[in-house]
Parts: sequence; structure tokens; C-alpha cells
Amino acid sequence: MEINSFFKVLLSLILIWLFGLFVKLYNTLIAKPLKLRLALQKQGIRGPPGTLLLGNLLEIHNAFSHASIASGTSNDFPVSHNIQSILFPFVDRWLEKYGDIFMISIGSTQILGVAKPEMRKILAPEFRLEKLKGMIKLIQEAAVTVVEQWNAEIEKAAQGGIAEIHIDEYMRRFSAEVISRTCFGSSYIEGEEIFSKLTTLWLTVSKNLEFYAIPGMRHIPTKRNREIKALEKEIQTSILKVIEERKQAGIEKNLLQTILEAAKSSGLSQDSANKFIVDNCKNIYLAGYETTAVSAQWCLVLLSVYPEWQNRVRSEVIEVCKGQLPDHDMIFRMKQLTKVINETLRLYTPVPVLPREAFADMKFGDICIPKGLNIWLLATTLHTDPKVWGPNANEFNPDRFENGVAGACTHPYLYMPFGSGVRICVGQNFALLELKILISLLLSHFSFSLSPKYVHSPTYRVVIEPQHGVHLLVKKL
Ligand code: HEM
Repeated sequence: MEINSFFKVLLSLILIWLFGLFVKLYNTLIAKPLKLRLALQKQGIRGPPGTLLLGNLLEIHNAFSHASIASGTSNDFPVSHNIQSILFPFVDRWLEKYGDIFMISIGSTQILGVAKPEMRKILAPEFRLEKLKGMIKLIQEAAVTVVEQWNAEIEKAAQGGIAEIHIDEYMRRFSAEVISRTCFGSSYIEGEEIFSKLTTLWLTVSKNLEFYAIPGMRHIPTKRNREIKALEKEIQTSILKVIEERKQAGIEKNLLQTILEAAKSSGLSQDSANKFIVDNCKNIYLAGYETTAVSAQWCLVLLSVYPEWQNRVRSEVIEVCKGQLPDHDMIFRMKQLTKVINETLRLYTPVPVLPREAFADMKFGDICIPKGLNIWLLATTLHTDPKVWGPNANEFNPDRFENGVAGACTHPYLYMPFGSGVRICVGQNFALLELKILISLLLSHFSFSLSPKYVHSPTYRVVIEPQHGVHLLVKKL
């Protein structure tokens, strides 16, 4: 009898739990998206029709899978750099059909939010100008290492002083070394394991990026989700190991120490403090690693395709640096280099979509944004819109930045390689410094052109990157 009532209670609890789960799923997957859609429809905002549960997800997925790759060898490099039409053709279609603002539905979870808002307060001062000046030496050293390695490759090649260099790993190592040393006081070798696992994590997540936008998708125990979980655990262990080693070595003042102090003063339990530390370290590695490496790759590709610009920037570097390593003041004076980097980040912006979620009802101009709505700012669309940049919007023309960003487009906020608003990239100045020092040093030592092996095919795997990597023919000057 007692056992019977025990099972009855258990059954009732299970039923209540199942009912709760059903209500929650119904709300998240059906009621909430429908309510948001209706609120937008009432204001005349339209979009492609989608299915009840998946919205436009399958359409986006198919478009991604069949996106035509802009394949072209070094000899037929496209004059137009309209990567939007290659990578996000459906966006072009929807813009044409539904206007500048359209709605799509794919659920509401943001999957790769890079830093917690409260960490901004801690991180932002770490990248202030005076702090950056202190980082220059480390960046210079990492850039000099790339020069030495390329020199060694040229010596090895012995083909009239020209080497074919696959630059991807060099750019990644440079970026990783700079972040490891400036932010964490460890060398790339110590952090190598973390970077390689992060890259694997990155690639695993990016295989079906759009599906992870569905609420709860990450928690379903699929094979891929289990792989992701295992990798995250390994990354956590590796980061905690580096932190422990740093502690024992008596850490100097660096970003890691700032994060540790913030965790200590937050009054969190040991487990939560560890999670806080690991999350933030992971975010810095993720946010600053691939983005910088891939920007350097695209910049070198474009300088190879446009030798007149390569010569123009090199002349400037030689004139400003006079054989010295580029420092902060010299970098400030390099106008041609700044223009080329700006143009690279416009056409091949590494982060094409900036997601935002409205935490409260808000109004933008005439549009009422209901609480809970996800807003995606499509940087690639904004960066190549002829209404914003003029009829040559898809061409490489660094001179458009002659009078800065404000002079190049109809509104400076429409240029957003580093995002915009309160969550703008905290590492923006740091990244620009890294890129300028590296590119100017490479230009003063080498000339380069695209190797016949290079195939131009930008692809989107969390950042926009060259699908088959970049091979350059590099000659010592
Ligand atoms: C060319 C290189 C880089 C590009 C293109 C880039 C781009 C971006 C973008 C688009 C965002 C999102 C901003 C928004 O949502 O408005 C972001 C956020 C962030 N970036 Fe970067 N980034 C680069 C390098 C770096 C570096 C080197 C670091 C640090 C070492 C860094 C640290 C961060 C952090 C911490 C955030 C999160 C800020 C927040 O959410 O409050 N980034 N970055």
C-alpha cells in the first residue's frame, strides 16, 4: 500500500515536471516567436515565411551549404569583393524583397557572446593607450619572429630568393604569441595546447553554426554537443593549469592578474570563481586570436593583389621608420597603412554579424522593438552598400578613407568591423596596433605576390576566412 502511494506521488511529480517542461518549450519555441513576429508584422515589417518550429533555419542552412564559392586563382582575382553575395546570398534576396529591415526567425539564443558585460569594466582599462604603449615591445618581438621565420624559409627555398609561404600558421602564431604574452604573461608554447583546443572547439561549433541559435540546442546530448562539452572541459583544465603555474611563478601585472583579482573580490564560491576566470580567459583567447590572424591574412592578400598599394605603403613605412622597428608614434604617422587596414576590415570584415537582444521594449526611430527580440546587425551588408559607400562599394579603394571613416561613408556608425555601441570590441586599438606593426615590418623586409596555389574563396566559420588558406610568393628585399 505504502509502495503504491509512493509510486502515485512519484508519477504525479513526473507529470507535473513534464507539464512544466511542455509549457516552457511551448513558450520558448512557439508562443514567444509568434508574439514577436506579430509585433513586427503590425508595424509593416515583413520577412520570408518560415515553418512553425524552425522558422527560416533550414532555408539559411541550405543557402549556406550551397553558397557558391568565389573560386578564382591568383590570375583571375575578382575585382569585385562582394563577399556578401557569396556568403550570404539569401540576405541579398531578402533585402530586395522585403526592404532594409526584414525579420527572420531562428530562435533566440546568442551562442558565442564573447564577454560578460561586467567584465568590460575590468577589461577596457587594460587596453587604454598608455597600457598599449607598454605592450609594443612584445608585439615587435613577435613580429620580428615572423620576419626571421620567413627569412629562414627563403634561405631554404633557394629558388632565386623567392619562397612560397603558407602564411596562415605564421599569422595565427603571431596573434597567439602576442595575446599569450601581453594578456597572460605566458609564451605561446605554454598556451599552445589551449589555442589548438580552442581552434578545434571553434571549428566544431561552426560546422552548423545556425542550428546553435535554437534555444537549448547546446544542451541536447548529440555526438557533437558531447564533443563540445569534452573540449570545453579540457580547455578549462588547461587554462587553470596555466593560471596555477603563473601564480607559482609570481605573476607580473597583466590581464590575467586583473581577472584573478576581480574573481577574488567578487565573493564567489571557489567553483564559481574558477568558472568566472576560465570564461573570461577563454573569451579573450577567442575574441582576440582568430580575428587578428585572419585580418592580417586578408590584408596581405589584398596587398599582393594590388602591388601599387603594396609599394605605396612600403614607401611610407621606409620613410617613417628609417630602418627602426615601428613604434607607437611611427604607427600613428602611417596614413597609407591605416587606409589599407581600414579597407581590408571593410571588405573582409572578420565578424559579419553583430547580435543584440532587447532586454526591454525599446523604440528605434519609428520602430518599436519588443523585449526579447534578437537584432542582427549585418556588418557585411552595411560595409558594401552602395547607398553608404558609393557606386564603387565592392572595389578595393583605400583612398576612400583619405579623410577618415567619416569621410568614407554616409555615417561613421555604418562602419563597424569592431562592432559598435557599448559592447564595441575592447581590443580594437590593441588589434590595430598588432596589425600595423606586423604589416609594416613585413613590408619593410619582403615583397610578396599571390602564389598560383592561392584560390580566392572566402568562407564563414565564425569569422570570415580564406577557405583554403593563403599561399604567397615572398621575396627578400
Ligand atoms: C582585427 C581584430 C579584431 C576584430 C575585427 C574584432 C572584432 C570584434 C567585434 C565585432 C566584437 C563585437 C562587438 C559588438 O558586438 O559590438 C568584438 C568584441 C570583443 N573583442 Fe574584438 N576584435 C578584434 C580583436 C580583438 C583583440 C585583439 C582582443 C583582445 C585581446 C579583443 C577582445 C574583444 C572582447 C573582450 C570583446 C567583447 C566585448 C564585449 O562584449 O563587451 N578583440 N570584437
